[in-house]
Amino acid sequence: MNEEIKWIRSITPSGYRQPELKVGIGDDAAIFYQKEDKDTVIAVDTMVEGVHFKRETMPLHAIGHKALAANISDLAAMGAIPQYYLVSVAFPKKTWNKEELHEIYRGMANLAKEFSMDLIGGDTVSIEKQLVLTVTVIGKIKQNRHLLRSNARPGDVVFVTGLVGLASLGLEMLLEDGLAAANDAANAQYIKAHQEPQPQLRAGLLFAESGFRMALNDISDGLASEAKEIAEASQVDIELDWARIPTTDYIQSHSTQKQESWLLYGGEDYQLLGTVSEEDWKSLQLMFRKATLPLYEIGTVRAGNGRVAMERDGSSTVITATGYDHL
Ligand SMILES: Nc1ncnc2c1ncn2[C@@H]1O[C@H](COP(=O)(O)OP(=O)(O)O)[C@@H](O)[C@H]1O
Ligand SMILES: Cc1ncc(C[n+]2csc(CCOP(=O)(O)OP(=O)(O)O)c2C)c(N)n1
Ligand SMILES: [Mg+2]
Ligand SMILES: [Mg+2]
Ligand SMILES: [Mg+2]
Repeated sequence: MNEEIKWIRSITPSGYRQPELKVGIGDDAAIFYQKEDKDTVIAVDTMVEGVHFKRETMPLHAIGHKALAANISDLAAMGAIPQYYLVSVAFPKKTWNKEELHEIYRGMANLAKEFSMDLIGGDTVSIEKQLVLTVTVIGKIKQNRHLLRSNARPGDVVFVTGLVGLASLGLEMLLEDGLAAANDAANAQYIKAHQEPQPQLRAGLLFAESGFRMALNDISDGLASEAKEIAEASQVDIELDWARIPTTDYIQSHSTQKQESWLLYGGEDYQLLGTVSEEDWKSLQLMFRKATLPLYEIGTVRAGNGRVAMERDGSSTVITATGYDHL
């Protein structure tokens, strides 16, 4: 048996969790059916060695965790329930070995178990230098409950589901000191935020269940650029209130410039950023309190044409800088 076939056998699950799955790994394609009242939701995301991770910034299992988490986060940002994932891996055998790849897959499998997801396919190719992982996720949502970036309206409250800036500070610590940065207990929450982000799926599902008109986006590239995506898609302006953006005391003890780089442009927090009408905001807060999930008001939607502004110390300035830009 050749090595590629052995490898595929070794990662083939012995059983599947999703009852709608008909054909998993092992044929030319996978097959599942979707119940009549559901829509299928699908997203893909790539992680590249040197761009999204380095050996010095991520333990192996965390590479897998984060690749899948970033994808689940996109489903959460639509309000969908994740079901399946497919993994395409470009493997440089000069610099990585199969046991390491297994460890990466274990990181994905652990997170998949948490969300009852099944690995149903993928692809394996060799590559010269960097390891590349491309994960596709598939999920479902009750028909017409999806939450789009284009749903924001003037007068809406802007909210975020958790603290921001932590992952970016964590990355800075890791780039400075390597994995040893984790040995300092004070660094732990920042490093964990960077290495093992938790997709805000419960929040996404609550948003979808509420039935409210709501704009939603997940924070991969940074608060400023995700807010801009909502503002442009909805053709409104978004005004963020600097003092209300939730983060840690430690981050707030730094210079404004540092804080801005972590909070606004850092990215990879995978919190959900959204907007909802003032009227529904009250009910939403109640729902989140009952579910013991955090939810923070951080700004207002105004009539406009796609700008993001920051209100600070009584004056408002338009944000022109953006977050992470691959091109
Ligand atoms: N190379 C590409 N080919 C086709 N569609 C793409 C490509 N890159 C991004 N997209 C699509 O563009 C949209 C916006 O992408 P993006 O803002 O990067 O989403 P996210 O930040 O949630 O990953 C998505 O619908 C995505 O699927
Ligand atoms: C070694 C290393 N350098 C820099 C970064 C920072 N970084 C890389 S990609 C990225 C943006 C988020 O990734 P992307 O693929 O753009 O997410 P998407 O918008 O597709 O969800 C950030 C902040 C990192 N994670 N690791
Ligand atoms: Mg990406
Ligand atoms: Mg996204
Ligand atoms: Mg993006």
